[in-house]
Amino acid sequence: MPCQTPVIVALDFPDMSAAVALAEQLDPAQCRVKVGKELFTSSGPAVIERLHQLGFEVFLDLKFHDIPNTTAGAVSAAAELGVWMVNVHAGGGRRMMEACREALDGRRGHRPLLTAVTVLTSLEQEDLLEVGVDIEPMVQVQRLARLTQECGLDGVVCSAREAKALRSALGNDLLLVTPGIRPVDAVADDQRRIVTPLQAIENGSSYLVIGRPITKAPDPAQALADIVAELSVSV
Ligand SMILES: O=C(O)c1cc(=O)[nH]c(=O)n1[C@@H]1O[C@H](COP(=O)(O)O)[C@@H](O)[C@H]1O
Repeated sequence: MPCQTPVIVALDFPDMSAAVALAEQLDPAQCRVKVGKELFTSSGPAVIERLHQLGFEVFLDLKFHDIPNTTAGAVSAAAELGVWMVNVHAGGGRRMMEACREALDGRRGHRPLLTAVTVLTSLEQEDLLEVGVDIEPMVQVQRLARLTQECGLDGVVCSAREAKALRSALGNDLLLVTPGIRPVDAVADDQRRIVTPLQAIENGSSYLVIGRPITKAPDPAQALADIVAELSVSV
């Protein structure tokens, strides 16, 4: 059964056996899964194949950021793996994002969704200032989201704090993929621009990326079920 909820569980584990052990506790009808830099670096395409065998759609979160030719090649290689979504950094600029979109458009067969990270949810205004961006995260997110939309990508990765403003500025077609999700009683960890699951959906998020609040919970399946119940999504 295809996934019926907006939840994407981040499998941030050091190796394939730990990631698969967690995934086996989850139901592919209740969530998609995300493979990021740590897990993909240790396990490679084999982990994607195994998660597909378990019935999950996979978001390959490698946040590519390089010259256009290199990044377009990386996105094409991700498409070969049959992943559901792949992402780049919007900071790579217009020509990089267009090259990635054109590479996917030019493919026959499977085409993953292509999204671009705007401002990482671990960053706040002071962090941006230190790297030479002298504006509020909200403004920078809107600027990069508009550029992403002009380049014809499917969506952006941002905080759900920015979702409402993006929906009114850019409409309903752009997917808003929002990490930095924390249930009311959860710790923020290294995240800064956090939002609860329900508030994220109310703000207009399309997908909620949730890692530690589920993966480090004593009972991950129950933690996922609680979040799905909070969203009143019927599976
Ligand atoms: O692209 C991402 O998925 C991402 C972008 C972003 O701005 N912030 C962010 O936290 N993420 C990812 O989302 C996940 C969040 O995990 P938790 O903080 O454990 O819920 C991690 O795997 C991050 O790599």
